[in-house]
Amino acid sequence: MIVEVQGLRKTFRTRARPQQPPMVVEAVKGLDITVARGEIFGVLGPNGAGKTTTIRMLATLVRPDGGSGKVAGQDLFSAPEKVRPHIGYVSQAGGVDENNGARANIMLAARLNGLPTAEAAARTGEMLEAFDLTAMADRPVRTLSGGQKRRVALAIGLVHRPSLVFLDEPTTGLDPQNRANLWDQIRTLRDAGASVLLSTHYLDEAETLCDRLMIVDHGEVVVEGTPTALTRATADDVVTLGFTEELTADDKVSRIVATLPYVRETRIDGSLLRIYLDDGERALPLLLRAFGDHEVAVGAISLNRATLDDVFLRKTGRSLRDAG
Ligand SMILES: Nc1ncnc2c1ncn2[C@@H]1O[C@H](COP(=O)(O)OP(=O)(O)OP(=O)(O)O)[C@@H](O)[C@H]1O
Repeated sequence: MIVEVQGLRKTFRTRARPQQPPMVVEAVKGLDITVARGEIFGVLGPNGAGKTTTIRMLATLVRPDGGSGKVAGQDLFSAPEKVRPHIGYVSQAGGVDENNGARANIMLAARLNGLPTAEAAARTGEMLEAFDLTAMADRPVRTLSGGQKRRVALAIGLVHRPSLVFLDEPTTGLDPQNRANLWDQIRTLRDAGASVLLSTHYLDEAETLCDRLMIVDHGEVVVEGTPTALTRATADDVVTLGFTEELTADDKVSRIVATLPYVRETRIDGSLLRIYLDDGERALPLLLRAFGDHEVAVGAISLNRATLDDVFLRKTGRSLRDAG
């Protein structure tokens, strides 16, 4: 395991200001987190869930209030300075000097990480090449596009060949093309032997990019596993039926659904009923027949594969799309 940490905790206390009492925010409430070597591990959660605080603690940038365990084979709590040479960290903001070029930025990061000048220059060249930045290596970073800036940030975080890279919401704000490019680069990194721990609030990013993930909410783990295992544990498919009236837990619709053996779980959302089941294509006609037999009219019908949003909804009662 490249990360093996238990009971990670952090509480922020803000000072009292005029008209404002001091506030205590329990940002991370005792997370256990393990990341295997060579995997892309995701921390998925809504805004304010504690993702950045968790990543910054694991990357030795914020001192935890409690916990135990190791990062990159070194004790995170008693010897964080020994963790540092093995890790790379790319923040949401990027940590890039916008008035300098990509080359100068990457070179500086290499030197700060202790690489001798000649090696730093060679690695900088390699990074510019790998991230397709050679043609714009000496232009001030502020003149680059959002996707290019993100690639510079990634190159800075990787120049010293860390065995573990932390990426805080690496694709936030990027267009679909640039996101896909960055995903490819993150996979390449993994395939070259590095481990990646990233935070995201994008469901599709967690689902397609991460080998394994944990969903966090209010500083706690909601659930953990591979994307497929997590959605399977909820259901393979979701049928959503629309009715003309608001539904309740003990009305005719709910009573009908309760008799159907292939329904795993249901959730009412106003006049919509979400039905979790396996093999939706086979179940859908049976479902409609059951309502027909009881003379209940069904309006809108949709059948979808279950997603991580369904997992989050089932565990928290909120949609990840709306939470935050
Ligand atoms: N320095 C700080 N002082 C006080 N409160 C803080 C501080 N940093 C974070 N918090 C609070 O801790 C909680 C978790 O914040 P954090 O940034 O870790 O969440 P996040 O999941 O990364 O959110 P986002 O997706 O918006 O970046 C939030 O309620 C936040 O307001």
